[in-house]
Amino acid sequence: MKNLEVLEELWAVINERAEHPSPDSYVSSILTHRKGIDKPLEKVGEEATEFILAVKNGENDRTIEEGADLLFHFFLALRAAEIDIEDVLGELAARRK
Ligand SMILES: N=c1c2ncn([C@@H]3O[C@H](COP(=O)(O)OP(=O)(O)OP(=O)(O)O)[C@@H](O)[C@H]3O)c2ncn1[C@@H]1O[C@H](COP(=O)(O)O)[C@@H](O)[C@H]1O
Repeated sequence: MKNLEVLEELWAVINERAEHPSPDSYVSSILTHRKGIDKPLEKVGEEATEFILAVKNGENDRTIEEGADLLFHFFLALRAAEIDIEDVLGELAARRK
């Protein structure tokens, strides 16, 4: 998969923004939101719903966009929950048959 490094870069930038919040950053705005962990969790819920609707409606371009939104906000929620993506990947690796 040639674009897998995008996920690695995204995780790195999310951690960078978490450690050094910036006023113009969307990532920082979510991670420092007054609702706390509820904000990224709310976004995961919204994006999951949008993804499901796009799939059910057979809208391929929208499914790709919503899939990207979902993955991105899932990463934000993991960071907000102080879970390392490495541990999630480790869990998947341990499930290999
Ligand atoms: N991958 C993304 C990405 N995907 C989506 N978004 C933003 O996510 C936001 C939410 O999308 P919605 O469709 O829910 O829009 P909305 O209803 O206006 O959002 P809300 O007001 O409900 O939060 C939009 O503003 C998008 O711009 C992203 N923002 C940032 N990134 C990555 O994160 C990096 C750091 O971004 P900054 O923190 O902004 O510098 C970027 O370089 C990108 O790689």
